[in-house]
Parts: sequence; structure tokens; C-alpha cells
Amino acid sequence: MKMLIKAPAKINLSLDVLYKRDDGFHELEMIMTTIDLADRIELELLDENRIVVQSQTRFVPDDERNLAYKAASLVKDRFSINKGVAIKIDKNIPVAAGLGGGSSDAAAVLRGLNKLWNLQLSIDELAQLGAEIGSDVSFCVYGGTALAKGKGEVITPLPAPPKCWVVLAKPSIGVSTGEIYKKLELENLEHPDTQAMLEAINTSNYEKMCRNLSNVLESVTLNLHPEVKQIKRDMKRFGADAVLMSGSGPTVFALVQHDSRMQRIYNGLRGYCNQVFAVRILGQPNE
Ligand SMILES: C[C@@](CO)(OP(=O)(O)O)[C@H](O)COP(=O)(O)OP(=O)(O)OC[C@H]1O[C@@H](n2ccc(N)nc2=O)[C@H](O)[C@@H]1O
Ligand SMILES: Nc1ncnc2c1ncn2[C@@H]1O[C@H](COP(=O)(O)OP(=O)(O)O)[C@@H](O)[C@H]1O
Repeated sequence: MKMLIKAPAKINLSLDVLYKRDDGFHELEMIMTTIDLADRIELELLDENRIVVQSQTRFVPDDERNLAYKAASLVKDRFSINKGVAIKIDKNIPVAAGLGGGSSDAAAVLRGLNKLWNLQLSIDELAQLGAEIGSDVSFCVYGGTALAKGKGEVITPLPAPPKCWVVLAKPSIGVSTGEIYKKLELENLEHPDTQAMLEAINTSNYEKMCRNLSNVLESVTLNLHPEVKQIKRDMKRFGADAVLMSGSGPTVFALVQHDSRMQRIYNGLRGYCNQVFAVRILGQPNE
């Protein structure tokens, strides 16, 4: 039996770090939403007891290090399943980009195997399993738009943000999320106004949402990688309503409502950045 599942990327509209926890992780307060840029995952059940991962890109591992593999392995162990699965990943989301691609692939595998192996787990139970794989996997299980707290796994759903275009550009550098958190100077942060962003989304106020885009991790990544700063400057110059780095970066996104400005930013960035996308904000939960 085969199943096809969409695994959408996320962006962080707001990302605050409150403090460093005793377990070494950071206590977060983030507002995240899904966008219409997605990997496609094909699951095929196997009678043999093994997990096979395949993808067309050399940038992701095809063994037990793959987050999709980890998701399948976790489900198999937890529910003592002696069958296997072949996972094909059609990768469209840039890797190690701050867009949660690996987390979304893992979440898609959890949702898919729940159906294919008839496990009858609730979405909350799947999200709890997801948290064992990575901090962003729980959010990706629900999809849509949410306030994420804790390490990222304590999720409160929110309505979809106002309709707009998201233009994304990823410079050809990779960042390690762990390194960025490690370099963060907690004493000198300019904290986002999470409450104002919540109000903007709850009242569907586009201008207020744009005014309150904020990410404390920019303080680290922008200093390490001046090209990220340059992309932000250019997006503003080409007419973006607001611009922010997603997650730990290095992808930067611009929000715009007018089609013509979206085109101008897209074309302008394409001149020197080879991974540029113009997509719609989705913000709707997974079916
Ligand atoms: C920064 C964010 C924002 O959405 O996204 P990305 O840039 O990765 O997309 C997330 O917090 C990333 O989540 P995720 O990529 O799942 O992180 P994990 O694999 O769980 O952790 C990677 C490393 O980041 C650090 N980490 C992560 C989450 C957290 N709340 N505190 C941390 O200090 C830890 O050092 C951990 O070893
Ligand atoms: N299915 C997957 N897709 C993308 N990256 C994966 C996957 N499985 C494991 N990885 C590894 O996870 C790391 C983070 O990838 P990704 O989820 O794309 O980035 P980010 O956490 O910045 O959004 C990369 O180093 C990559 O090699």
C-alpha cells in the first residue's frame, strides 16, 4: 500500500528566547505558520522488517540520521511493529535553512504511518511522539499557525494569518541551529512583543503583523553572516512590507500583499541568490 503526504515548510513570524533551561535547551515563545512550499513524502509498506529512505538530493542523509527515518523507527519500536516502510522524499524545502524541512518530513511520516498501520493515535499523541525527534516536530504534526512554547513542543493553535505573499531567499551558506543557540547572548536581547503579534493574528491585522515581525536569533546569525543582512536590505529596497530571518536562518522572508511588488522582490533576489521562492502563507492545519 502507498500513500502520498505533503510536508510544508514553516516560518517563524516571531521568535523569543526567554531563558536557558537546566536541560541545556532554551525556553521559547514563538509564533509559527506553514507556507505553501512543501516536500512530498511517499510511504510504501514493506513486508520485510526494515526502513528504507530515498531522496533525490545529496544534502540529506538516507540512513538512520534522516529525521523521517527516525520517525518511522520510533513508531515501529513504540508499537512493536515487525513490518517495514520505504520512504521517498521529494525535497523542495531548502535544507538546514530555518524552514523546518526535516521536522516536517518526520511529522508527515508520523501522520502517514498512523493511518497505514492503523494505530489510531490522536493528533496530540502524534505531536508528543514528534517531540522525541526534535523541538519543531510537534508543531509540524499540527501544521497551521500556532504559538509554540517550551522547547517548541507546547502548542496552542491560532487562526491563519492575513492573506499575503511570502518571498523567501536562502543564501548558499548552512547554519547549525545548535551553534546559533550556543552563541546567543541572553543578557542583551531585544525581545519581540509576542502579545502584539498574537493580537495581530487574532484580529487579522496585516499591518500590525508586519510591524511585529521579530526574531532574537537574528542577533547571532546576522553578525556571523553579513550576506543575510544584505538580503534583508535588498528585500526592503525592492518594496517588502516587512522582512525577517526564519528560525536560526539563514533563510530570509519578505511579506507583501501586492502581486507586482512580490514579482519585483522575486526578480531582484534571483539576480544573485539561487534559492528564491514566492509562495502563499498557508496557516491552515493539516487535514
Ligand atoms: C530555531 C528553530 C525555530 O523554529 O528552528 P530551525 O532554525 O531549526 O528551523 C527551532 O527552535 C529549532 O528546532 P529543531 O531544529 O527541531 O531543534 P532540535 O533538533 O530539537 O535541536 C537542535 C539544537 O538546538 C538547540 N535548541 C533547540 C531548541 C530549543 N528550544 N533550545 C535549544 O537550545 C539545542 O542545542 C539542540 O541540540
Ligand atoms: N528529511 C530531512 N530533511 C532535511 N534535513 C534533514 C532530514 N533528515 C535529517 N536532516 C538533517 O537535519 C539538519 C537540519 O535540517 P532542516 O530540518 O532542513 O533544517 P532547519 O532545522 O534549519 O529548518 C540538516 O543538517 C540535515 O542534514
